[in-house]
Formats: sequence, C-alpha cells, structure tokens
Amino acid sequence: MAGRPPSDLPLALHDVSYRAGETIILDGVSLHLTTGAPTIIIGPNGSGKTTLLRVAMGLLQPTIGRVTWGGRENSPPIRRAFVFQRPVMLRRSAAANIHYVLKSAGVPRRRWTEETKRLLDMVGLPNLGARPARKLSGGEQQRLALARALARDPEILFLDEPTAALDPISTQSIEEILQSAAARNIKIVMSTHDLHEARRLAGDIVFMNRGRVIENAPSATFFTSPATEDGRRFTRGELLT
Ligand SMILES: Nc1ncnc2c1ncn2[C@@H]1O[C@H](COP(=O)(O)OP(=O)(O)OP(=O)(O)O)[C@@H](O)[C@H]1O
Repeated sequence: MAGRPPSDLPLALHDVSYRAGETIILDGVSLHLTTGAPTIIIGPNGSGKTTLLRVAMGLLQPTIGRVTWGGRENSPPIRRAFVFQRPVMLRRSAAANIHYVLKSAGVPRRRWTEETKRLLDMVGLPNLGARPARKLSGGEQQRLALARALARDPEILFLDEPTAALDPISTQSIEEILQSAAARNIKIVMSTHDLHEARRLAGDIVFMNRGRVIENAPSATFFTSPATEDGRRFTRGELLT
C-alpha cells in the first residue's frame, strides 16, 4: 500500500537482554511504550540507558528477547529518529545538513528550501542556515541536530542525554522544542541525568539500575512515591550501590 508506512507504536521490548562478551548490559528488560507524553529514562552512570535507547531504536540487536514496533519485528527505522548527546555535523552549512536528511527521507528537492526554513524557525535558528554547521555553538548544534531529526517527520524521537553538555538557557530551548514536538504527537523517548528535567518533561519514567528496569511508572507516582528502595534513594540524590 502506498502512503505513510505503518505505525511503529506501540514499541515493545520483550524480555530483552544485551551482552557484550561476558558483560551483561541489559538484563531481562520488558517495556511497552505507546503514544502520549514523553517517556524519560533515568538511572546512574552505566545503568544501561544508552544501550536501551539503541536497542529500542533498532541500532543494536538484543542478544536475547525481541523488540517489536507496531507488533512487527522487522520495521525499518523510517519513522524513528535518534539525537545523540554530541551531534556529529556534516562539514557543510546548517541548511545543507538538513537538505541531506530531506534527500534521504525522499522529500522532493523543490520543497527543501521551504522545509529547511520551517525547521530552522522551529528550533530557533532562523538566521543561521548559511553558517558552517561545525562552527555553531554546542547549544546551536544540538538544536540543529533536533531539526535534522524532525526533518524525518518521525513518529518516535529517541534522544540520549541531549542537554547534558548545555547551559540552562540552551537546555530550556531544547526542552521547549521537545514539548512542542510531543504536543504534535511525536513520541519522545529520552535519557537524562537531570532529575529536574525528567520531572519537567516526563509523562512516565523508566528507572534503570545495573541493566534492569527497576521502576516504570507515571512521573508523578515515581517522584512522589517510588515503589522501591533504590527509587527512593535515587530521587533523594543518594548513590546507589
Ligand atoms: N560494547 C560494549 N562492550 C562492553 N561494555 C559495554 C559496551 N557498551 C556498553 N558497555 C557497558 O555497559 C554499561 C552500560 O552502558 P550504557 O552506555 O548503556 O549506560 P548509561 O546508563 O547510558 O551510562 P551513562 O549514564 O554513563 O551514559 C556500562 O558499564 C558500559 O561501560
């Protein structure tokens, strides 16, 4: 059937484990993500957040278990986009970075200029299209990375600590873009170290430790009454052992 590819939601991980050699990085993770407010993944360093995102995106194959997108195991990532903590920009202008994605997404060339303007406006970079992308500040590059991801018209947007290297003003601007994307029904799945940011953005929280999902609950529930001792300690800012 022509037209839009089928929905990638719900996104489900079925008892997924991921190993690198003898190291267990994800350990029996099951998740069911549907449309709605952002899902925010939190947990200490090395708990498996990045690996979980990469498996959920389809960039890594689980060692054990299955991932399904809209009930399908083989779903090419046409409607999924990924923003990394430190974006890698092509050595060309900001606009050309977006053109590259529009081309690969099959958008006709005659629409590139208009579409690029719309995306640069959306991320608050209206006058920077001609600038070499690698000369933009870290915050500007991250907004450009978001524009590139949104150029794919994704149904699910994965982000790995996108504000970790940014100051509060740049962080706020990224959060506003994400909130407006979520309001347009784009499913956000994002990791962060920042519990305040998690509270601001989350519909639901996935709390990880040592490769396991310890809690998966609506944000208000997790932050007011975590179900586990690890959850209580983490929300109080204590170290987990
Ligand atoms: N390919 C690999 N080979 C061996 N170990 C790996 C590999 N990939 C990840 N790890 C280890 O698995 C653990 C989880 O890594 P991951 O990057 O998913 O955690 P994280 O929660 O995103 O961490 P951080 O908050 O520090 O970014 C870490 O201890 C990491 O060193």
